Amino acid sequence: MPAISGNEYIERINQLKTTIWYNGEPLTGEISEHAAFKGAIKSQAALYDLQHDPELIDVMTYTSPKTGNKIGISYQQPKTQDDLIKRSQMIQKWAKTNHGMLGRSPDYMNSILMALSASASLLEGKENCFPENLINFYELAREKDLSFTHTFINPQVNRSPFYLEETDEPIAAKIIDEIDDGLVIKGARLLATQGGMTDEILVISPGGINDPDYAFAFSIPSDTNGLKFICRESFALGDREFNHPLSSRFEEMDAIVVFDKVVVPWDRVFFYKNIQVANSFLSQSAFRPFALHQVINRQIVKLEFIASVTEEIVQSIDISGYGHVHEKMAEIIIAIETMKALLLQAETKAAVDEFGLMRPDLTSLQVASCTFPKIYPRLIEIIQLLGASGMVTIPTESDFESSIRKDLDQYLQSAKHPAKDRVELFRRAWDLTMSPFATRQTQYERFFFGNPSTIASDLYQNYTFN
Ligand SMILES: Cc1cc2nc3c(=O)[nH]c(=O)nc-3n(C[C@H](O)[C@H](O)[C@H](O)COP(=O)(O)OP(=O)(O)OC[C@H]3O[C@@H](n4cnc5c(N)ncnc54)[C@H](O)[C@@H]3O)c2cc1C
Repeated sequence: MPAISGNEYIERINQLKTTIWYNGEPLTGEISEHAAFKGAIKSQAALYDLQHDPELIDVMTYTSPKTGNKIGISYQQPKTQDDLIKRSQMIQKWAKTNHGMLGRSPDYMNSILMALSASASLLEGKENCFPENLINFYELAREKDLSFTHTFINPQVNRSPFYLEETDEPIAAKIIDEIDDGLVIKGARLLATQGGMTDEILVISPGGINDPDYAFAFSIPSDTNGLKFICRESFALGDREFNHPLSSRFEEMDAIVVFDKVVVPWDRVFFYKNIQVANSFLSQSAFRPFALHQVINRQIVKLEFIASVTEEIVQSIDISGYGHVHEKMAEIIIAIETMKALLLQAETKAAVDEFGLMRPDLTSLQVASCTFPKIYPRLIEIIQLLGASGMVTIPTESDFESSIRKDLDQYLQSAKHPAKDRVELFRRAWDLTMSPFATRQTQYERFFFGNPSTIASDLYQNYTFN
């Protein structure tokens, strides 16, 4: 089938009988209508619709080597520099619709699956490894335009390097049996962003494994028997766009994933009970360069949004004459240009790798991924510092519809804006920096690709000094 539309995505997600727990109750009814999910699902559907925009068809899709259908470009295995540039254009096009706020837009996981399947030769001839399953599954996902959540991390029980789980009942998800139908998994994983609102969940060992029961990689449908997504409280505080301009549209859920004797069919198992493979597959595969390539593209779009909101505040209350404001704006510019330069370098230095992929330069992308988690909180702070009391002087749309409108119009106007426009701008800034949604965004950018210190160690240990 060709690349899906937004409606097809929504219908498919609604038809799944995924077990999702929210606020002490299992979700019933259509997930696309649930207050905690509907904003992000609608925004995600809009991404899929772009694949059908006649003017963007060559930006968003390419021709399937198998069926000749037009399919999503994030599934393409790039072989040339041109393919890589097209990949960037597509990622940024999608990210611009949500200002880079949908951290797990489908291109993230599509890129990861593309990269893992291109690296399937690493599994060739190894014990309990099924490279053909990975390749077949990638092709299935690519042709059906499947959406994914994923979970790579064990529950945060004890992070000491000497910890070994010794409970009778598993906490971290592990293999408890092998049966004719497949592997049996019991225990939990965290965290799955967009958990429950995707077709599939991809599960891979986090590395650092010394027990074969924890060594596995597979993908299963979100509504597989025994699989449960336990959601946090939603940070979408309302669905009026004026009041919650970002969270009403881009709040992605994060869920704990529980496997209660989940049977993973054999044809969905990519490897299992192979410690050497579990500890090396992700790092030796094309996973990191292509995951990070998607991430850095999205983060650049997010920085541009931050810059535009900040500059609007500066102009709105006319503070552009102050030297410290220039310094703060310069920090934002430096952040954008640094990330863009690193992306350009990654693409300019791209070379064909052992798997035949045109691989962007990993060091450039790693430097960007070490940089961004540090600069993002600082840029958020800059908006708070420049917005000052404006960040909390933010009446709701209902206030503007009430009899106090005259007061608001008089007292909340700014040098450049009538009151309602000014409040709309500051509500956007609040939802970007101070709302529960905003705080989660900051935590996301700090941690979603792993522990910052581990990422830095990795850069150091693999860097070639001249
Ligand atoms: C909003 C959000 C969304 C996420 N979405 C997903 C998702 O969709 N899928 C997914 O798989 N994961 C997801 N994650 C999880 C993310 O991958 C982890 O947060 C990250 O890997 C860090 O692991 P942790 O949270 O367990 O922190 P921990 O490892 O428990 O770290 C706690 C503290 O201890 C320190 N520490 C722990 N171990 C070490 C070490 N070995 N060396 C040095 N310091 C150490 C850390 O630096 C940190 O300060 C998400 C996280 C967040 C915050």
